[in-house]
This record gives sequence, C-alpha cells and structure tokens, in this order.
Amino acid sequence: MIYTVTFNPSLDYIVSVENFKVGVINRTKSEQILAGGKGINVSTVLTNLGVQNTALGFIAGFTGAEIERALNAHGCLTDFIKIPEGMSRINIKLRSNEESEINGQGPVIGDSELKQLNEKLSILNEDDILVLAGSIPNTMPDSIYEEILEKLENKKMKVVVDATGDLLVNVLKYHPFLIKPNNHELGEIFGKVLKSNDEIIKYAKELQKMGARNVLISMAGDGAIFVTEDGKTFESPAPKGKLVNSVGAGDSMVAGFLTGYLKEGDYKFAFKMGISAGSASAFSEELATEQEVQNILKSLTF
Ligand SMILES: Nc1ncnc2c1ncn2[C@@H]1O[C@H](COP(=O)(O)OP(=O)(O)O)[C@@H](O)[C@H]1O
Ligand SMILES: O=P(O)(O)OC[C@H]1O[C@](O)(COP(=O)(O)O)[C@@H](O)[C@@H]1O
Repeated sequence: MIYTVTFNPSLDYIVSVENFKVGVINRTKSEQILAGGKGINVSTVLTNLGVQNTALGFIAGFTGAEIERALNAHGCLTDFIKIPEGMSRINIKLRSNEESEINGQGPVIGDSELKQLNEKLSILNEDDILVLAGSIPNTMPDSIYEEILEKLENKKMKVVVDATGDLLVNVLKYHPFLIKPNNHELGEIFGKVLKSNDEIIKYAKELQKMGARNVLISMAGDGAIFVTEDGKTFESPAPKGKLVNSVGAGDSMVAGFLTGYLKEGDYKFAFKMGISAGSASAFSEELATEQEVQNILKSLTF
C-alpha cells in the first residue's frame, strides 16, 4: 500500500483573472476550489491511475472537513488526524498574465496529534511506500520528516520525499528511494542558480552523495531530468501542449513515476509515466486522468 502524508493540506482556490491589477478590484473569469497539498495531490492522481493508496495527514475546521469530503467523493481512501483548533489553510492560485500563488501557514499541530501520526505509520512494513510531501506549518521544526524517518529506519520501506530546503536535506541520510525537487529548489539547496542540464545533473548527483537513491528534477515547461541510483541519466523536454493549470504538476509527476515503477519495475518507464502525468495535469483544469496520461505517454519518442 502507498501512504501519502500531507502535514499541511489545503483547499486550493484557483482563480482566473484577466489582466490582474494590483490595488484595484479585479473580477474573476473562472474559479475553482479543489482539495490540495502535495501528498493529497499525489493520492488523487494515484487514485486516478488505479493505484490504491491512503492519504494521511492533519486537517482542521470546515476547510479540513471539505478536504476530506472532496477526496472521499473522488474515491480516495483517507485516514486524517483531526486537529481540534484552527482550520486547514486556503491557498490562492491566481492565474492571469502570470501565475502567482499565496500559500497559507496552516494550523498548529500538537504533540498528541504528531504521536497519532507516528502510531499510524508504525504499522507500515517493507512492502509499503511512504510519501512525505509538502511544507510543514511554520510552528514545526525542519527536523520533523527526519524524526519520522528515524523511527521507521528498520522498516525498510521505500520512502519518497517531495519537500524543499532543510526539510529535504535533513532526510537524505535515511536514503529516500525518490526525491523530486524542481530545478530552482535544487539550486537553492546549494546556493546557486542552475543554468544548464549539465549543472542540474551535477547537483542531483551531489544529493545522491548525501544519501538520496533516485533524484527526479522537474523543470516545468522545460521538462525533467532523472538521475537513477544505478548511474543512468534520462533527460526529456516537456511534451507539447497548452498550459492550462500547473498547480499539482509536480505532485502528479511523483504519482505517475510511482505508478510506472510499480507496474514495470523499470526506471525509464517510471520516468516516462512521471513526465506524462506531470504534463497531463499542466494541460488540464484539474489533476491528470488516466486517459490524459496515456495519451501523452503514447506520444513520447524516447
Ligand atoms: N508548462 C508546461 N508544459 C508542459 N509540461 C509541464 C509544464 N509545467 C509542468 N509540466 C510537467 O510537469 C512536471 C512538473 O512540473 P514542475 O512545475 O516542474 O513541478 P513543481 O510544481 O513541483 O515545481 C514537469 O517536469 C513537466 O513534465
Ligand atoms: O506545502 P506547500 O509547499 O505549501 O505546497 C502546497 C501547494 O502545493 C500544491 O500541492 C501543488 O504543488 P505542485 O504544483 O508543486 O505540484 C498545491 O495543491 C498546494 O496548494
């Protein structure tokens, strides 16, 4: 079973505004409210691709209740821990001439709620895959993913981490099966702006030296690079298509990769599925469906 953990789920309020202007009243052209947060998006796309999984994490208030309801209505299995105070965040995704985002902080997660998560995770074993994805509320230390993995160290399950900065760097010593920073996040870790594929590959390999097994670097409209644990490197431009909504493209890529890996046990196929799912989500209003992913997969020429 795949378990995703989202410390900070969200309702994503995705609004399109023509020629958005600061300091005046703008009116929306279209608007949507979708359950989001990185692990939750991974769960949604895994479900779309027919891969059974359970979404874990913390929810609070009426926004949290709506996140759970929407996921269950979509057919996702959930086992959230309810925080008695505060509310899950609403993240604003503004689509105009440029895409802008405002991501909230999220409710305070207490020690007893964290203990409940650790109890749920203690039943996982080597046949399971654990996906830790997204930011943590700013009331928590950057060592939290590391502390979770320390407790699970002897379980030998595959771990996927999609996080930024120290939250990611701190877990590398536990040898995550897959990490998926984007090119900007990779550069930020090393205090550099990475300008070429060669530079990106060089620093992806640095993360492997620090402990990561497989490193998938997403580059939005520029495609992706994948450096495998067995020393291979795959590079792919992004499939051609019209960008509709890139929210969740990175999470879709993780879900596509895992689906491909579970299906064929082959890294190249997993990479192709990752690219296809990422772009399928970028080319549609909501997250990728199986048919959309298959259509792009068929068009890939490598
Ligand atoms: N504009 C786009 N055109 C085509 N594919 C895209 C586009 N944006 C994202 N994708 C696909 O989704 C993947 C993940 O997107 P990216 O924006 O890099 O992730 P993140 O949201 O984690 O930063 C990319 O590697 C690519 O395959
Ligand atoms: O936890 P973070 O880093 O604040 O990100 C949360 C946001 O990221 C998303 O999961 C989308 O992520 P990606 O576009 O990187 O795939 C949104 O659904 C959510 O609002």
